[in-house]
Amino acid sequence: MAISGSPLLDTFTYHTDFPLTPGERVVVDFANRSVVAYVVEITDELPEFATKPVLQKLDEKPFLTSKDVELALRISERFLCPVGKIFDLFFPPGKVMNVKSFVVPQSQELPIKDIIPLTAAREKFGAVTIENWKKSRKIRIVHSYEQKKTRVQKKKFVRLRLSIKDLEKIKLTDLQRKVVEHLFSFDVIEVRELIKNLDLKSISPIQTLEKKGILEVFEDETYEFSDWTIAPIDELTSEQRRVLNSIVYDFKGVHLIYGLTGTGKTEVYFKAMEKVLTEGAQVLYLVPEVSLTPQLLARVKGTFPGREVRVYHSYLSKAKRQGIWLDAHEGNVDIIIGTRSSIWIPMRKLGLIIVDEEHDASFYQQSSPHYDAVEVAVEKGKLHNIPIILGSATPRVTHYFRAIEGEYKLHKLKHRPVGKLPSLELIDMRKSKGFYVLSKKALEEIKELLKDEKQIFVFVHRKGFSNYVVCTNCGTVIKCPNCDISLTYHRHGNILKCHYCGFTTPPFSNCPNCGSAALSARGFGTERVEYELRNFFPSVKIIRLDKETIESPSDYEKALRMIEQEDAQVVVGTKMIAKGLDFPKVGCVIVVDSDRLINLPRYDATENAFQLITQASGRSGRGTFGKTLIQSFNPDHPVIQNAVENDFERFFETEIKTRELLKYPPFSYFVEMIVEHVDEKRCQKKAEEIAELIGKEFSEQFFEIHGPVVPVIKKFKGRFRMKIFLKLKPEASMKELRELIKKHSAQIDLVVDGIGGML
Ligand SMILES: Nc1ncnc2c1ncn2[C@@H]1O[C@H](COP(=O)(O)OP(=O)(O)OP(=O)(O)O)[C@@H](O)[C@H]1O
Ligand SMILES: [Zn+2]
Repeated sequence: MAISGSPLLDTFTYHTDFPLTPGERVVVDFANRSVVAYVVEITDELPEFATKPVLQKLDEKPFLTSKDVELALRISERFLCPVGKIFDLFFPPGKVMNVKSFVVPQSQELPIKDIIPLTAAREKFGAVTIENWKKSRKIRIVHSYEQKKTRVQKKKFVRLRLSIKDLEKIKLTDLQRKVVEHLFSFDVIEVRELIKNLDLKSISPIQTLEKKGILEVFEDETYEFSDWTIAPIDELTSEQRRVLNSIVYDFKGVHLIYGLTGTGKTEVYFKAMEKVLTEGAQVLYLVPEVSLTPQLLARVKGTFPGREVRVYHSYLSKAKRQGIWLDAHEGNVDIIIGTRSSIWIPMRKLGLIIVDEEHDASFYQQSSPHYDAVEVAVEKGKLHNIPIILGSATPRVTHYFRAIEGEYKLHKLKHRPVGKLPSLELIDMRKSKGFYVLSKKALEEIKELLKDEKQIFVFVHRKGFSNYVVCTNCGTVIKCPNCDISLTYHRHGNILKCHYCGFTTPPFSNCPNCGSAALSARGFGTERVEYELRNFFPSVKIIRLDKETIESPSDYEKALRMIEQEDAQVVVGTKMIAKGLDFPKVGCVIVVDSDRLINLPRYDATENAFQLITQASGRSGRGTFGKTLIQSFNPDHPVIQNAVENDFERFFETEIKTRELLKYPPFSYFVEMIVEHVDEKRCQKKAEEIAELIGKEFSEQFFEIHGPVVPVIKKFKGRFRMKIFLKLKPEASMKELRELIKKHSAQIDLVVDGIGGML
């Protein structure tokens, strides 16, 4: 059995009187609690130790198959994850099932002989008696679950019923008029949102208007805002057709499409999907972030009218996710567009998995259980014998290496069907005196393009106004009390904020260390860039997209439609605007702070920097022609040079040599062990103990061990951190390592081949 939610690496043995199959969910007693567990393996052999019984089956028929079990085991071995936590991923969050509680008699003298429902027992003997029996251990309470389709929560929407002309004749109060006028600009809006937008004190003006028949309030569980559809293309270019043919000619295994930005990878996926869909199978289309779903959904709807398409991600309500999950499991959905977690949905008729922007670090889960969804997709493909298509303009170094080695099939797209690849220009910021946020050149470029009615994307790595506040007298940097991270100043709200834990505080007027008033805000983020742009271009429509301004997918969709309808001329944003988006009017992309990532102490820092610059720059020139300006304080750095030349292959050549020399993936398994404790000393001691154990017992199996070291972020959410780094030989046994650290598994976080994680 794998125990749900348990951080332990172990599985546990129980006995059963009723038949069970692998993958089934049951209830067992674990550490004196009734918990959910998953059947991993059935055996006739009796172990030498005493076992407890399985208490209950959970589901009438199992949701998981033996292939799912195998997948969970492989992934938990590959990434050193707790098995139970991996099994949990198969299911949507929240209770899919109804809980029922039962009384189990433990003693012969009781008037209860059989298991009976708790409610019935309470009625018959009284709640107090039951409680007493429980305390004296004469009975036990167990829980059973009943699968039930949860009622989907309905949202209330509102729309106008009368035309502007009709409304002119009707007398309205000021408040009512405000509501009506707001509704002119929306077809349909959620009631909740209308109230929020207008800052209404109650729902009553809406109700009055409804009574008068001026507007209509309706409920709908399936209403998606999105009536956004994007028309399909006429036909593939010859280059796209060539790639498509070579994929479907040998339609199995893993295919990697390395296609420069805007070369029409999406359209190739669509054609491959069509083939699978007409055969009656389902398609899973993974994207790294929710932000990419609205535009993609619009394209999928345009290309596959009549198909059942669903979007699955963590912003949906639990009830909604469960509904989609059950439908997908049953095979009632043709296409799922989803983020990382959707890789685990046990879709019954899965025929193809697409992983778009496969390089993206969001595919790696940064919290426990740590796993790489792309790797899960590849394993799933093997187990189900279905093809996997990975695509990116900047493939992961490891994946491109596998493709060159023949493990994956490599396909290349180099030409844009429409528009041109942007011309890239490097701006040496060391020479940009007096303009250290936006260079003079960038400002001039914006001015010119605005005249031509082009749009401009301004990419900034960080959000906020300034990055940190420092005392110029004693050098103290203002830090988060929980995280040992500098606080960022936000002009909006006039606060200092921790981007790791969300802690906020009003700005200090004096240095907490020396009391001096000489505090200075340094560095800059999106908010500052927006502020400067507004100063330079007061009458231009500027919008900002970052986690502060965009809180939900519908915010994001609204912003995207503003861009589409050219209600936004300049768009300032974080990585939200750097990837996947396709707008033909974008004439220039400015990468404001290209250096930010290069020098981070991570093995994949340069890879990350290259990807981000290339992806951001790729938003330009998708209609006719376009430019990209890359501002840099390190213009001679090879990564910046490669990015300016848009030369992934050259970048790969150098990067892979470095990796081989330093024994980083794909030439090793790179394991980070993170030990955390509220007490600094205990944290250090534990880390030393583990490092010593591995050094002694496992040394044959690794190239190098580093640490324990104090990481860049030495404290997070009030807990101290230490790290141990291990580079394992390709033939090293994860199983053995797992055995070795098993008894410490509740105290360490293990990250295998992690990308983009916390420093
Ligand atoms: N054969 C074609 N004929 C006409 N237009 C096409 C064709 N293929 C793609 N396009 C258009 O080219 C644009 C870019 O295509 P797409 O978004 O598929 O590129 P991509 O490779 O996925 O880009 P990125 O990696 O930057 O996300 C889209 O507007 C798409 O409609
Ligand atoms: Zn914090």
